[in-house]
Amino acid sequence: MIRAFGARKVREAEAPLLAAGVPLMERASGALALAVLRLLGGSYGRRALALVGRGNNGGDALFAAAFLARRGMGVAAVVAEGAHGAGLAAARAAGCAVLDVADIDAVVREAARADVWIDGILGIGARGGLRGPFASLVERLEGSREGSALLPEAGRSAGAGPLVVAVDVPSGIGTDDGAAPGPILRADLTVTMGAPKPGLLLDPARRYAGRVETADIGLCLSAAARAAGCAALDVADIDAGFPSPDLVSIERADLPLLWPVPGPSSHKYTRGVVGVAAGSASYPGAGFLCVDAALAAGPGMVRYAGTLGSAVVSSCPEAVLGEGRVDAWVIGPGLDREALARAEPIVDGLRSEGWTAPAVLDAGALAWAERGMTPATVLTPHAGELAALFSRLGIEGSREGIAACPAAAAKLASEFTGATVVLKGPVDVVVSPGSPVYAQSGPAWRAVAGAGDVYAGLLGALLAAGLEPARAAAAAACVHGLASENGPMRASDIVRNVPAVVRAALAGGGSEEGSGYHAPGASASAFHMRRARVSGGRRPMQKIDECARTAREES
Ligand SMILES: NC(=O)C1=CN([C@@H]2O[C@H](COP(=O)(O)OP(=O)(O)OC[C@H]3O[C@@H](n4cnc5c(N)ncnc54)[C@H](O)[C@@H]3O)[C@@H](O)[C@H]2O)[C@@H](O)CC1
Ligand SMILES: [K+]
Repeated sequence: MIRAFGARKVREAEAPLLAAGVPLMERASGALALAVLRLLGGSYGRRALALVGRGNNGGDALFAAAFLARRGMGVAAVVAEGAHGAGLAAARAAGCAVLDVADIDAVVREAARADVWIDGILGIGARGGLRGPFASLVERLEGSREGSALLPEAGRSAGAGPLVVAVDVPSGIGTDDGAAPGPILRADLTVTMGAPKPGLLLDPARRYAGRVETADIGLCLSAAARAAGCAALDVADIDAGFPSPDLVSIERADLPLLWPVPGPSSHKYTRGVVGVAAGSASYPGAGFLCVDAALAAGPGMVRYAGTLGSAVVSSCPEAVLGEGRVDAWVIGPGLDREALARAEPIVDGLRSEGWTAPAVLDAGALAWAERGMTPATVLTPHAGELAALFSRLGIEGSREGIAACPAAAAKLASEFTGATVVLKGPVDVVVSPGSPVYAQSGPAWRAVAGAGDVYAGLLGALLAAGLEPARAAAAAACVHGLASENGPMRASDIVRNVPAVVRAALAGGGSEEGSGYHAPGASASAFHMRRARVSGGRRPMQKIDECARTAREES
């Protein structure tokens, strides 16, 4: 599970440590310098260009620049007025050249010689996109990078120009909401301090982050940090005091804790009955796929209540027709006008119960979304459907606006309706009242007709089993993504892959928490969560402190 923390919680975690004199910036810059050395495979004959903003993000970059210069690297720092004083002094003392950001031609010349650019312009203190001279510089630099305009999402290989390492976050992204206003340097690697930030997991900002490494600097925000030494910082009851993450991403290794598994006394009704009102004469496939996917997730029973009747049973003999018990409804995939009318009494029933019964409203059924719903109802629009929903509810929000900030759009939709909202896209964003936001990325192979019908079926099965709606939505998205890997594939292939994906995850086939995360199919965005060992071996924090000490002594 990846737990991400927004700027406020990071600052709250930093504050007592800074007050106690813990050298957080030394740790951060040490981790950054080590990451750069690892990336380049050494320091001799290498050149680095550090872009240094006015705040502490620039401070991290300057101390790392000093460290790298002492290791034999040719380093230039590009600064504006007001750069971090101690950091600048350290960089100068270590022999770094210092360039003024206003001298843009000299900076671009130096940039062309560098093997790595270190982006320390803005961190979690950014308000809006890059402005001023650094904005112009980043535009020039980004424009000069081979292939970056042609392959905006494909990532880059070493040798295709300088590598870019972002400090904490790519400068100018929305740390908390994943927005990407203004020019942003596309990083190959982001070294994020203390804990991942939500913007590194959310579209569109995550596309600028490249691979993400979390540097453990001792903030009490993660299990790794706790193991590595938070206890020594006199946090009396660490579990009670742990802040809840602002954003969570479920991984394969989390599925055994989430996925409903029958016990010795289970029977079909305890495992949950999914009711499906999907498919129609105009769009029959959606009904079959939705029922098939619900069955693949392993509920007790799937009851089909759409207009396709026995045709569904011929294709999926396990499906049951006729009225009866339903624990969670899936309504909407592939409903034409007639089928929508047939589904209306089911929706009336849900409304008359105050929207408290678990249900998925997808596709055409999103037309029934309204104020006064509860988190038990899960709305599953893609950006276009959410724009239509906003327009019907009198909320301003175009499709483009939604794509520019999906997390904020999903939040707005959830706040307005009271429902759980899953905004589907390259990253599925789940927002539910009282729950952390979930972000689940999936491979682009799943951008195929019918994949949404499959998702709705999976989700219905998890709701019927009694999972809390936000977790159900995130777990379904996780499995949907894993089942879509290694394409090309059609929607029915995704369904076919689901049992094997779940089986492998339940058998422990997933990666251990923290051992590594690669956003499925998203080559330009991958997480590598560095994990401290509880016992044995040196802890990363100690190693970073040692490096920082060495740097101090050498200077
Ligand atoms: N407090 C500390 O000692 C630590 C801070 N750390 C680093 O410090 C960063 C946060 O530092 P700060 O709070 O100083 O914030 P930043 O370094 O992100 O930048 C704040 C400065 O940028 C300016 N600014 C804000 N938005 C701008 C925009 N859109 N365009 C141009 N200028 C803009 C502000 O006026 C302010 O001067 C973290 O991201 C992390 O890299 C880490 O080293 C850990 C320790
Ligand atoms: K940065």
